[in-house]
Amino acid sequence: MSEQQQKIDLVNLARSLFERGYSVGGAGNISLRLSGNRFLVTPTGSSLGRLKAEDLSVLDSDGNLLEGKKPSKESVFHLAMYQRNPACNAIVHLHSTYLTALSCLDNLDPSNAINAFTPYYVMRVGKLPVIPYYRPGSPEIARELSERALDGKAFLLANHGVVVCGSDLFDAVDNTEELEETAKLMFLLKGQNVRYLTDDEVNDLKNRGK
Ligand SMILES: O=C(O)[C@@H](O)C(=O)COP(=O)(O)O
Ligand SMILES: [Zn+2]
Repeated sequence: MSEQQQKIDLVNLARSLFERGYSVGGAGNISLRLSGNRFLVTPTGSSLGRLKAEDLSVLDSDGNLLEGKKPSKESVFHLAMYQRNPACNAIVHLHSTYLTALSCLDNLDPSNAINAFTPYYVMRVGKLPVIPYYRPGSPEIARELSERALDGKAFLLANHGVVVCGSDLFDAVDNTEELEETAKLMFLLKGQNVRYLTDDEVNDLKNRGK
């Protein structure tokens, strides 16, 4: 796929997320791995609904700006995750409503904020480790995500939002949408007698995915 097409796909998918309410204002950022150890990142302060292909930031692996506008203040954590996990080729960070609400709850299990109650959550994401709260843009988020980048595809940033990886941009967006839907169901089911999937059921889904 040409680099221009990758930029167009990013602009279109970001707009689609924005138009469907997954992101508001200037919140969130998206990136993907380009060829030659370079990375495409959304510019800082930009609305995901109004990106322009020519404005997207192109960075080298040290974070030097090669093309486009000043990158997201979270580009440090995006680059740290790419460096640590070669299977991660795209990253979506959102403040989507239900996942962000979940991120604000006290006493979440740091190893997994959502226990599986649907197969698709297991097949797409599986578990949701929690990164403690740090100021947005702080190097501690990058350090924690880098340390845990091989622990899963998605991470909840406490009191902030979510970070989701994919094998490509379409996969990362699909994983994010599934995760947001799962968090929404979790709130809808609050106080109900939920039947969680058993360990055997979860393992069966994971084994079929291999
Ligand atoms: O929450 C924040 O401030 C950032 O994590 C964010 O979502 C938007 O920052 P930029 O990508 O620098 O606009
Ligand atoms: Zn954020």
